[in-house]
Amino acid sequence: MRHQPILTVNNLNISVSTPLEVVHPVRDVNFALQSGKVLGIVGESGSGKTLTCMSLLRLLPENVKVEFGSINYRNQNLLECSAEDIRKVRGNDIAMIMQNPMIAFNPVRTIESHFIETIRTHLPITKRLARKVAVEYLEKTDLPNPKAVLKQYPFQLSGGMLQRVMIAITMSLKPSILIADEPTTALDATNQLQVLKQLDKLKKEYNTGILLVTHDLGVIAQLADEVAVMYGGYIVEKAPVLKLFNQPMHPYTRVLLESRLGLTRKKIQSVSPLSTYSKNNDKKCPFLDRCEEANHSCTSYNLEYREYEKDHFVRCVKIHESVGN
Ligand SMILES: Nc1ncnc2c1ncn2[C@@H]1O[C@H](COP(=O)(O)OP(=O)(O)OP(=O)(O)O)[C@@H](O)[C@H]1O
Repeated sequence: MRHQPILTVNNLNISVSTPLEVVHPVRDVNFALQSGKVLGIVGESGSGKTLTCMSLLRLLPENVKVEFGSINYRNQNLLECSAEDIRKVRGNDIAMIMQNPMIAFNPVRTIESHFIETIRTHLPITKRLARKVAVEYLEKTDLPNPKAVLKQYPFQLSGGMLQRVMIAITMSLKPSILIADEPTTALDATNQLQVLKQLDKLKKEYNTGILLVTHDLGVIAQLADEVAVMYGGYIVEKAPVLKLFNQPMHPYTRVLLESRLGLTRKKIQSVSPLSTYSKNNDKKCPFLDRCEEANHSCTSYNLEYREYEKDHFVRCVKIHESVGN
């Protein structure tokens, strides 16, 4: 049975003002997230993943803005709610963890002080109880000796340990949604595994919906229920994880999967994403210049995002032509 999504993003378009021009690094992005499910977002560097995530909490830098679209969390459009309301949503309802946990910690304060302050900002409890909660949640991360960890400063912990502390703090708030932007990229294999286990726990124990941004298809295979593939600011394909791995439709997804499996020597050349966007305001396929399967129809049609099969969305004119829809 399909439940109501807790987060729905419709037709999200983001623009960036540079000294030379205005470019559009996120275009017509659509997805929905269910409680207790993981939606993975994959795509090469510069494809718009982080901007999409930052926009959900209205944390975009000054020169970046949402042009149009809607972001609905339960019944609230997050793009239209007041500054006070979005502050309440951050942390309480939607939490975020980033690739580099060091940035999130103040170097002159202990882990305990971070933990207690965060918990008490969101819950009306005493310091003593907050300390108890902190130990309880650190224990869940399987970090050795949680009481000693609480007394340490961020620089005394490894990046992996800090990421696990960050997730423990997040878990203690039991958010409905966690946005995890490259949470394992900077970690060694052992810490990666621990972080993935923690995220899985968060999803299963607290029914948290997780938006997981990663370059790593291995991480997607382990954790995601559904995957959105981004290229040039667009979601070019979205499908349940097994369907995407077994039956990739978009030429970019196929190259991505083949290169992961070492089945191809094809390299997708890197060009400046911003130059692609500025040339690409006419809704031409963003992958056209690199696509080995392109033909004349790819230049003569507008780019549409369509449901190819149930729950399997593709943005490729050729695919739609070949199945005749
Ligand atoms: N504040 C900004 N000013 C100018 N350009 C920006 C700004 N923020 C992002 N961009 C550009 O927008 C594009 C999309 O950026 P984004 O960070 O969302 O990509 P990404 O897919 O998350 O990449 P990565 O995997 O490297 O983090 C990139 O080309 C980036 O350089």
